[in-house]
Amino acid sequence: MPDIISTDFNLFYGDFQALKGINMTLKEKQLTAFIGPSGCGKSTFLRSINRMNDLIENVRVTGTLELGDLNILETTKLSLLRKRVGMVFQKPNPFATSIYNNVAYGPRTHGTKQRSILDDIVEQSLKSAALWDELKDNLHKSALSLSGGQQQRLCIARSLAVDPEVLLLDEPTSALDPVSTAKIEELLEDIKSKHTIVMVTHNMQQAARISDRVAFFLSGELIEMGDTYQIFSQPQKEKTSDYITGRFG
Ligand SMILES: Nc1ncnc2c1ncn2[C@@H]1O[C@H](COP(=O)(O)OP(=O)(O)OP(=O)(O)O)[C@@H](O)[C@H]1O
Repeated sequence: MPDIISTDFNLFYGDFQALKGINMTLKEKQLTAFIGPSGCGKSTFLRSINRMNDLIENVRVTGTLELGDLNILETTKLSLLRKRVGMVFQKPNPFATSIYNNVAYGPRTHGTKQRSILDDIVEQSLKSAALWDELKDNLHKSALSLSGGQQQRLCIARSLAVDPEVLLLDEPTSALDPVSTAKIEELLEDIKSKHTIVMVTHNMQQAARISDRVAFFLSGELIEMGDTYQIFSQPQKEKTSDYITGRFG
């Protein structure tokens, strides 16, 4: 599975430069946490990795972003890109249909029609998202009847159903209670050996608990990136140290 490599990546919203010369390697099958104060560009960079910023007007990018031989910024095959790079948002956003249909949606879109194959994918995806035991007898219930935490795990299952190489998560637990948060952290630990995971979080303890690597952003720049233990115990830059010790942000 290839790493994601960003080279001299800049992003502008109109005249405003939100990301400045980002050089970064996101290693395969690792969980990288993006941290930094509000407005520093974490979500903007995350969204660049599967071209979600295309939906916003007046966005301009320069530099390169690559996933192996896939040129993320130039590819015209967005549906293939988003099959390889899935995304989960802050607020759970299940479709207003059954649990089963939510998970089967991606594989169906990519051409899987056979019921037995879909059944298998739904079961495996719900198991990966630690939902199977809870939901296996109610697969045809509306996804909207689930709790917030279950809905978010369902959204993760929906992303996993197309077996993405990369999973992007934008503050996936910030709308959830501590028990649901712990369940999501546990499931991310379980799946990270199979996927490259990139997660924006405001929760320093969460980054320390589950990430392998941490990238610290400030005012659109990548200030420092390293192994999680190193970033939290021996940051190389004063700005990183100020941030993680709570002196600003
Ligand atoms: N659609 C947009 N149009 C113009 N400016 C934007 C847009 N989206 C974000 N920005 C600006 O780009 C900068 C980076 O925003 P971004 O949301 O990436 O930051 P963030 O670090 O993820 O913040 P937060 O932690 O609050 O979500 C901010 O100054 C923000 O105001």
